Amino acid sequence: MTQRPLIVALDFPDREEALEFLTTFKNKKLFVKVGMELFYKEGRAFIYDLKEQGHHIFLDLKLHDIPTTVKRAMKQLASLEVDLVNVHAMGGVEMMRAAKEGLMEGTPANGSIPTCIAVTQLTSTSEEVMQKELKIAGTLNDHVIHLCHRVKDAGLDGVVCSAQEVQLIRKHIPSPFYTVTPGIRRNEDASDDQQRVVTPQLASHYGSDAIVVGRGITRAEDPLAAYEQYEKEWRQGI
Ligand SMILES: O=c1ccn([C@@H]2O[C@H](COP(=O)(O)O)[C@@H](O)[C@H]2O)c(=O)[nH]1
Repeated sequence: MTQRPLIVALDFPDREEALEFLTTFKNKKLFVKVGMELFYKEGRAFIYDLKEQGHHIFLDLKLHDIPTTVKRAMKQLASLEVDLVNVHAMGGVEMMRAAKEGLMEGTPANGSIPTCIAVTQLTSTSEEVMQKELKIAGTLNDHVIHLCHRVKDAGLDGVVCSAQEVQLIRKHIPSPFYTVTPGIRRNEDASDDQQRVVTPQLASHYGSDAIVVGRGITRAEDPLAAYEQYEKEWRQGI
């Protein structure tokens, strides 16, 4: 994966809006994230559009199903040759191993296998919701660390987590282990539906390998200026 990218979440309803947004960046090559909303509407063709423009791509579909289905789905996604894909760690070790197998089988002979990471606990989940609603016992940190061990057992490359958990992960999980962290907000930003938010500077200080920023950039009046500000704060750290 490229060094410490700021990944822009292209959370748009269709290709036209996403491409219009990207024109703001002129010919800058970004690391972009395509999630369910855009992929379910535009499918593989849009990934080819982005590749043609030279962007790095995180295909954020968070697969979570029985191992055979995940393996077959990953095999299909592998042929897209994106940079980064993911599953839910809660699918279990067998499912995560199957994801990796599917990627290996589906990657063309001269291609490189995408980095594959697993979502631990969504950044929109608070510890209270995790314990009371989802009935997961223990602290949120314990749960995230437990899942990180399972991700490592499965041979995946790292996790999606909140930057709040990165220092703890570094303490418990041997490197290399990517930590890709959404839920990034500057102090002046609204949290929206995110619960475990961290500023770009702190994410950098805690040691995140990548930050994911959506609305802070996509809904800014001047997305390029917002991107540059996030990028500056992320690069400077503390
Ligand atoms: O735990 C997770 C996993 C994925 N996401 C995704 O990241 C972006 C964040 O967007 P913001 O607008 O910056 O909140 C979004 O696409 C989510 O699907 C996440 O937030 N948390």
